[in-house]
Amino acid sequence: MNLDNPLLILRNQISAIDSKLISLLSERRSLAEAVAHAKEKINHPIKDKERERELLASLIEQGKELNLDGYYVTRLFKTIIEDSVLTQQALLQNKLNNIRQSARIAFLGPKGSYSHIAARQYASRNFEHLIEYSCHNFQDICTHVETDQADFAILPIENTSSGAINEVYDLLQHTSLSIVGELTIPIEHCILVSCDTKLMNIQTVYSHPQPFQQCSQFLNSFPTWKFEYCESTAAAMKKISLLNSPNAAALGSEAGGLLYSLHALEKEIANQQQNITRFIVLSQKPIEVTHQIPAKTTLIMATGQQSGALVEALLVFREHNIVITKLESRPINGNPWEEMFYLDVQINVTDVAMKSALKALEDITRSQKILGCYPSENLIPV
Ligand SMILES: O=C(O)C(=O)C[C@]1(C(=O)O)C=C[C@@H](O)C=C1
Repeated sequence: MNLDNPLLILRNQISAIDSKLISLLSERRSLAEAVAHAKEKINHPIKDKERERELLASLIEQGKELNLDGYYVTRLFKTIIEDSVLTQQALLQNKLNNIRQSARIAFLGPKGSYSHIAARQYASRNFEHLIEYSCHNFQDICTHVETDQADFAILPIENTSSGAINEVYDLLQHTSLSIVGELTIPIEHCILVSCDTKLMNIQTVYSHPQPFQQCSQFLNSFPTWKFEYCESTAAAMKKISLLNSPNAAALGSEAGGLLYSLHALEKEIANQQQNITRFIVLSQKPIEVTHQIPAKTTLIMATGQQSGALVEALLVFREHNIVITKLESRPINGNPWEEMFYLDVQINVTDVAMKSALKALEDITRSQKILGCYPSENLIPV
């Protein structure tokens, strides 16, 4: 070590602290796993808001004495506790459903796509080994699982900036697969290029239609740019890498771009700062969700066309005290002007209230289908 270089000495000290933090976080995670086993035995819910509140209040106090502001402490520990809850949930769920050690996951686009990042994140929490199947389109992803070439399908379903992904909602009407999980991924779009260039030199930008929508405000300030649609952001990155031109750019994630030796010319260009995509995970068989963790059920229903039909159906959920977290509608193929409604409700499908609500709905809807019941990853922060 060069002891004359003060920057190097300080950096080495920081690295030593960071290593300690990493091993402490790993130790904390092991304890959380032990807590999950203990809670399983006494049938205690995984999430304990009271304990989280006490823990955060005490940590904020401790932080204050050490000159760490409350916002910083809260942000850090929310992430740590969220990881703890998700680790515990995955542990109980995998035990209940005999989930395999290794899984074949089908996702959209070549390596580096946001779907690829989502597949890796889901696998890291649930399996030891991941076998990746990159697919060309959403239908191809479902077919892989329907025909047993893959165990799980990862599909983006909605984005905080551009809304619902209609093609995926339409696929859900016809697939035999069940939703078994969900996860959210922050989307951080960049202008990616392969060589030394400037924004003013760009002529054509390649990407999937979704990122174009999500970055429309930034893109509108370059009226001369041409836009070319690709199957995925990763397909766009691959293209830019092959073209190796100062006049072409891709719209996608910095992490994905690195896999294609691209660098970010401009970062954080999405219309909304909080640009998050929610993905759903599907498999051939539905799963059972333990009552110790928060569950979500997704269902579709077609109501009659008489006035008030939808309101009547929604009232059933209110009467049963069931929270609806999402309501979407899509046209029914072959029945012009008729709509299929998609609902996410915050309840386990095996809950008595849900069973009773479904029974009541049978009498007032034309059709209904449960798409799946799964652990909810959208944890309500304390
Ligand atoms: O103390 C517990 O009950 C835990 O499960 C641990 C823990 C944590 O990580 O601190 C995680 C989840 C609970 O909501 C509260 C706290």
